[in-house]
Order: sequence, then C-alpha cells, then structure tokens
Amino acid sequence: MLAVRELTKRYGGTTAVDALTFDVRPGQVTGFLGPNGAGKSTTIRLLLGLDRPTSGRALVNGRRYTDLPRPEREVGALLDGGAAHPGRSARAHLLALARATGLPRRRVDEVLGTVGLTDVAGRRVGGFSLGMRQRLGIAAALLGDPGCLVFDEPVNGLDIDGVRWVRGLMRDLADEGRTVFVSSHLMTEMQQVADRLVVVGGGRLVTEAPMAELIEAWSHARTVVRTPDPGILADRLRGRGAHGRRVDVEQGRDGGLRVQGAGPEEVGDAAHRAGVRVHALYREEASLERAYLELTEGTVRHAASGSGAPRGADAALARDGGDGDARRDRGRRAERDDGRRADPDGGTGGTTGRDGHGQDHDAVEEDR
Ligand SMILES: Nc1ncnc2c1ncn2[C@@H]1O[C@H](COP(=O)(O)OP(=O)(O)OP(=O)(O)O)[C@@H](O)[C@H]1O
Repeated sequence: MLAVRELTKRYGGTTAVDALTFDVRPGQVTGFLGPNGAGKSTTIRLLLGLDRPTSGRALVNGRRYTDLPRPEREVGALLDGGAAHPGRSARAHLLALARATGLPRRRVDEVLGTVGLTDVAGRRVGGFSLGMRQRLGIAAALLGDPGCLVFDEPVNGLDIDGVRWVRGLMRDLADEGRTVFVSSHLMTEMQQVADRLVVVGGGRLVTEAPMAELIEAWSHARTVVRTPDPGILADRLRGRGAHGRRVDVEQGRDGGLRVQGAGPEEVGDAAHRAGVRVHALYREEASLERAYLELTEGTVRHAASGSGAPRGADAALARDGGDGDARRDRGRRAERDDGRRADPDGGTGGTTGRDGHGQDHDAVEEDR
C-alpha cells in the first residue's frame, strides 16, 4: 500500500507537487496520470525517498521509505530502464544489486525468467534494445519480491509487443495481490491497464476514481452546433430537455456550442423555433481521452520563455463560467503555473544513475 498525504514539494519558485493526497491499494493497477510537468515523477521520487518533501508525507506500507528496514523487500521501482552499466551483463548487473541489498542469488535467475531475459543474461547491457533494457529494469524492481511496485512511464519508447508484455506483467502483479502504481501521460495507455486512476495536473489532484466509474461519468455523447447566434440558441437550449432531462450548454473556444442532454434533432428543432441559422450540427462521441485533456487543460507547464501558461484554463473557465470543482482547481493551478525549472528537458532531474530499487538516496538535491 502506498499513501500520499498533503504532499508538497517546491523547487525554488516552482511547486512541483501541491498538497497531494491519495492512496494506492493492493490487488489493483493504479494509473498515475497527468500531462508533462504534472508532478508525477516528483511524487514518485518522494515515495522512494529520493527527495525530501517540503511538507506532507509519502508512505510505503505506512512508513517513509527511508524508515523501512528492508526497502527492497517492500517496494521496487522502474525509473530509468537504461540505468545499468553498459559493459556489464544483465546477470552481472542483477547479481551486483542482489549482493548490495543482501538478496539471495537465486532471485537473479528467477527474475531473469520472469522478464524473459534468461537466454541473453550473459550479454552486455550496452547491446540491449530499449525493450530489453526496460525488461532488465523491471527485473531489478522485482528482485526483492516486493509487495509494491512503482513504474514511471514503463512503456515509453517500446514497440507494441513490449507494450503488451508490460501491460500483462502489471496485470499479473496486481492479480498476485501486489500494489502496482504506474505513471503515464497517455490516457489511452491507462485505459488498457489501470483499474483505478489518480489524475494530477499542475502538481494537484484533479480526480481519483475507479476506471469504470470514470468511463461511466465521462463517456457520453454530446451535440455540437455552430451558429452565428450562439447566445440566443444557448439561452433557448439551457435547462429545457425533453422528458425532464437537464440540458447543459457550453461554448468552445472555436465558438461552437457543446450541448449535453439534447440530441441533434432536438437542437436543430430548437434552432428552427428560435429562427437561428445553423452552420453545422453533429453528434460527438465523448471519450475518456478527451475528458482527460479537458480536465488537465491549462495545467501543462510551458517553457519559461514567455509562452504564458494559462491560456487554455482561462478559456475553459470563461466558457463554463467557472462551475465545477475540477475546473475551479484548473484555474487556480493555471494562476500558479508561472515558473518552471531551468532544465530544458523539463524532466525528471536527478533521477538518472539509479538502479531499479531507487537506492541512490543522495542523488537529488533541490534548488540547483
Ligand atoms: N529537481 C528539480 N528542480 C527544479 N524543478 C523541478 C525538479 N524536478 C521537477 N521540477 C519541476 O517540477 C514540475 C513537475 O515535474 P515532474 O517531472 O514531477 O512532472 P511529471 O508529471 O513527471 O512530468 P514528465 O512526464 O514531463 O516527467 C515541473 O515543472 C518540473 O520542471
């Protein structure tokens, strides 16, 4: 079990993680979803004791990582599949890790078998493909047979076979009763594998719910109508659904109206009665992907060079009048979203050079 409580991490003027609270439970794959810069890697680093929180707690089985007597037996992590020394063989790499953490040698052959690297275990890691390195990273994470597993963007750069294999493995690990926490910025990927989602944006929690619930809540069709008189039509449509249904209308940034609760026929008839011209009218199927993009809109951290972060959120707030907690949060996040680290890769500074257990405790320092 992993737990994050009011977790906050600031790097100078940037709040990477902002009062985040959520649980990751055993027996499930929990997806950790958010756009680039949302704070996923920072949260994971805090969980693994690779960085210190500014405030709040990140707990593994109820304790801080640094307080765990045998952390490698409780949590394993894949943070950087390419972290093994290129001159070493896969087996030598895992043997070194096993020795360093006092794990039995037999675990090395077991995990090599689990990840399908037995036949190439004697080959130098330098000659490994990305997929093989990723498997090796996962083998390292599994070495201590931990109950919790954390995978940071595990399918990045993998071909379809590799992606399927990672998905299957995560499922198996969860079915064995382990806690599986996997980060991604791709909703489509999460939809394939996660039982539950924790969505973050701008360092804050956007939503946390079982996948089935999110699909149910977000997967409904809406009607799009383009007209030169959107205000008149919106007024006619709002709150006047057939059969007592509630109709919600919001205006997109492109000027078109998005109508929830009324189909194209109903909208077309309403336009006709109002004497409003219609330039386009169609049904748009909602998807979880689009819902995710809307929820996290405006939370993406932009380059510091004056690109100005909050355009998307401002537009979204303007069009929906600021109703809804997630959208209010989105606006607040956007207001705060005024800085980022100087590192041009915008990525996970200080996460390299570690093994699969995230043992390099002093690898990261803040405010550089
Ligand atoms: N060591 C650091 N020093 C300064 N700022 C940092 C550091 N690490 C992360 N940040 C900043 O904190 C914010 C969150 O970054 P983080 O890497 O946690 O996001 P992420 O969700 O993992 O995104 P990505 O998918 O791009 O890695 C970003 O604005 C990032 O630039």
